[in-house]
Amino acid sequence: MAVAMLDSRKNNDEYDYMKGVKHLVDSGALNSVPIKYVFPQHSRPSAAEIAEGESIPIIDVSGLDKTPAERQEAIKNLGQACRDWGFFQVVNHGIPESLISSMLDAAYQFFSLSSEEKMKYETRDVLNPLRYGTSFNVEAEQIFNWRDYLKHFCHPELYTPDNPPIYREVAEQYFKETRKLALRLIGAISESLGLKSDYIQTVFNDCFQMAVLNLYPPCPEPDQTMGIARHSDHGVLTILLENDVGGLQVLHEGHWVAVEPSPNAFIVNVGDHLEILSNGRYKSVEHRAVVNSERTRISIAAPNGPSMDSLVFPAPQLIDEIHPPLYKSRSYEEYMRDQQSARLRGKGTLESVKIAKGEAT
Ligand SMILES: O=C(O)CCC(=O)C(=O)O
Ligand SMILES: [Fe+2]
Repeated sequence: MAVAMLDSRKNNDEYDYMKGVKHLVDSGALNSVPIKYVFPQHSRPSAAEIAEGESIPIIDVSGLDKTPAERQEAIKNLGQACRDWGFFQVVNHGIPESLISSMLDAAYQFFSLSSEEKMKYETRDVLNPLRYGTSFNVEAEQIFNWRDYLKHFCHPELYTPDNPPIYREVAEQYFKETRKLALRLIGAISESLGLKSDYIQTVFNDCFQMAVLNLYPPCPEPDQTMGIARHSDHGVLTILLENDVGGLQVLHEGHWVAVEPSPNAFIVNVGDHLEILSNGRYKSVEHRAVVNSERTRISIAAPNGPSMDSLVFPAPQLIDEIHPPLYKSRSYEEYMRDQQSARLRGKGTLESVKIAKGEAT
């Protein structure tokens, strides 16, 4: 393949962008971003938009398993972080560092397979339990995100690629541990809303869990594109792990806050279905990832949501005359299909289930 072709600013119909960004970067000396990835000016990252000196809260979750008073304190802190930020870092979570680094390694090994091997899992079915792809939804997008992904269901059933051979064993342990952590947090968050600790897990039929592995290769012109455009997550709570490269930004009070990588901490965020269940007390938060010219970034998101067949609506205990229901009920499966079938569009899917003022329910 001619290097000049890749350097071209022109749209190159001959190049198969579906193979992914890693394949593109590995194919030749790329010194500019192909136009396929050039975002419109208004949605490119800009250093001027970043809030200086702000950072997401850090929550020590070990308090959840200590004395009743310490548990109450940890629940209060969690509730505050959900309400004020919707994004926080979790420390003292008890998941071994060795498991975290094995998972990051296994993810990198997957993305390093040949594109033929990865393309075995390419599918246009957005709810397929195992799929590889690039950008977010290539059917709906004109401009691609600088990102390759592997998505697979984890609970109630684990689906994994055949290669690398180590992947299944590591993923099985890793997602079992992150699910335990998510359920502990979901229990505490239930309590912070004044609900019983098993309320959310029970109404969501034991919760569904999936894995989203993201790979962001180095990019010759990082300010022209985006690793993943602004969006909120569909589930209840996402447990996110990243390598030490950094790039995640969180929208807080109208400006973007950069999240500093913190080895062995998890980043946790409120998803759309916690906003719906809590009737808007806790809001899902838009976030995005920028890329850089030097190093490959990996992140591994574990969204935990309602089971696919759950019908989701605000908890009746959180509705009264002063707090009318703000969201229509919808099955999680339908919601996910809608969210995954469009291009990334901020909180657009959530907007579609909001009850307009005066609208009959
Ligand atoms: O790479 C990141 O830090 C964010 C990934 C993300 O937002 C997602 O997978 O939903
Ligand atoms: Fe996300």
